[in-house]
Amino acid sequence: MDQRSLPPHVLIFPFPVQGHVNCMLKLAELLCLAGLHVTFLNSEHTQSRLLRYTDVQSRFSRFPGFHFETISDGLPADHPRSGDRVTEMFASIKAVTKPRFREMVISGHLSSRPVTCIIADGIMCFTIDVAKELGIPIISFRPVSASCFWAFFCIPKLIEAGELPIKGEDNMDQLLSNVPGMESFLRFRDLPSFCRVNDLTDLGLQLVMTETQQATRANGLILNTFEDLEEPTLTFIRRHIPKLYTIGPLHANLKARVPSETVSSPQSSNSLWEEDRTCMTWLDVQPLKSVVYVSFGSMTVVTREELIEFWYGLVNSGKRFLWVVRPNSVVGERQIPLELVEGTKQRGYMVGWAPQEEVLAHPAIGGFLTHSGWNSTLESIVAGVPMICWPYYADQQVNSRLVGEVWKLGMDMKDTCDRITVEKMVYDLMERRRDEFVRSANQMAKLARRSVSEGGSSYCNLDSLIEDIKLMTPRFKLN
Ligand SMILES: O=c1ccn([C@@H]2O[C@H](COP(=O)(O)OP(=O)(O)O[C@H]3O[C@H](CO)[C@@H](O)[C@H](O)[C@H]3O)[C@@H](O)[C@H]2O)c(=O)[nH]1
Ligand SMILES: C[C@H]1CC[C@@H]2C(C(=O)O)=CO[C@@H](O)[C@@H]21
Repeated sequence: MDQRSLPPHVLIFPFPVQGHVNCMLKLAELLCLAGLHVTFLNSEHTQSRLLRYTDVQSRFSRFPGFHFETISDGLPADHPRSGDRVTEMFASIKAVTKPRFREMVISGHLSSRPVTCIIADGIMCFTIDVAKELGIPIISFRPVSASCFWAFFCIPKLIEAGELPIKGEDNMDQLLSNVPGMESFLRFRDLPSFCRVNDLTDLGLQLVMTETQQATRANGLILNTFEDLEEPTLTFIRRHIPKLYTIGPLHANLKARVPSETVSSPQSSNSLWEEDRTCMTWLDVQPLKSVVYVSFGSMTVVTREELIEFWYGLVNSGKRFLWVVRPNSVVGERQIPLELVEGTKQRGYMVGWAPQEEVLAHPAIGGFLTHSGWNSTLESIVAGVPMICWPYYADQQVNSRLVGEVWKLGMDMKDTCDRITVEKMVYDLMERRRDEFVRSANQMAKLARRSVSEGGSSYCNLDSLIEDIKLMTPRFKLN
């Protein structure tokens, strides 16, 4: 059959962790709704968990042009793939996934028809080399905030100006001068965690710096954000990458476009852990806006000491709380004091994994104690839920500063989690400063929803992305 008469065929390839897979699956669904054919390339590990815990297979079966393919991430099945071990993921992806990806694309074994465009995670730029080698157009997708992307992009400038490496603990609260547009609020403390190293040859720092610079080599860049949220920073990025598609919040963009007759069931998810839905029944009987939702995402690891400090803070605040403690996310040994167990029986509920989007939209939720992962931040924004931010690593340090200082959607608890601070911040969020946070959260939620409704910036930018993909014609060099 003449390939030109078929819809475009997009290969989507996320970095194999929950936060990246989740939003790139939303993008896949949006492209399928527009009639495009999509091959979604997951790591074998991700795919087996997705199939075990979600309805993803049946959800996508309504799109005959959609297929999953798998590739090894090079790690043993029992590797935790958590934030504290992420450099091991970088190393194995480079050693194993990178050559296999090239081989897969070159051999044409990826699918029954040629790929006309690749959308690959911007933290795996070997995909750009392969695309260029074969003459296939490629668009980078970076699932972090524009502000974090820009901070990463400015790392060479920070090094050149002597602002990196950071000159000791005493400097952490000083403002930086070399991330244009952020001079008035970005402190050394707020730089992505990869910048907190003395050695500029550090693997993590080098990786995020070089991968980010490479985005300029792709045919465009997709960011899961919206214009009203990060406009000043987007203007700076566009000077280097004019083809910048801001199409977020993707989960809201998808919800706005899914035809009402095919609305997926509430049980639909892209979760790599089993969702414990009993928390929804618990939420149903809690008073309006009374519950603090606590979750640190899919990669955070906390020590037993930190866990106990958070726990005391929550129990002593006297507020109700729903807390996600992911399996294997706590390290170390320490007895849990009985008073915490008792306090939880009275006002708390704990689960291993929750249907988060649904939880945040529940009327009983009044606040979110979060690690400031970008998906969680966007989900909270759309739901109009104010936040307390305790960033763990990577982009989260930047996001939490924006939430606390720029958007005024909550408070940044960065670098501390003692029980007194936790208790005070929960009290401030839920009582003392409630009105001011709810006001700004409602305003931002309105802007987010407007951006994905017909005529809104993210709605229109997604249409432009689809049109641009339709116009892309590969100049196949090998296959
Ligand atoms: O009990 C839970 C906890 C989380 N989630 C979902 O899991 C995702 C978590 O994503 P995110 O908030 O971005 O956090 P991480 O899992 O930590 O994501 C990684 O990827 C993100 C980019 O996609 C980065 O911003 C983060 O720093 C990085 O750690 C969100 O969609 C949540 O709704 C659930 O469904 N149930
Ligand atoms: C796996 C982590 C290292 C870098 C990735 C990232 C990014 O900048 O793209 C942010 O947070 C993490 O999810 C990723």
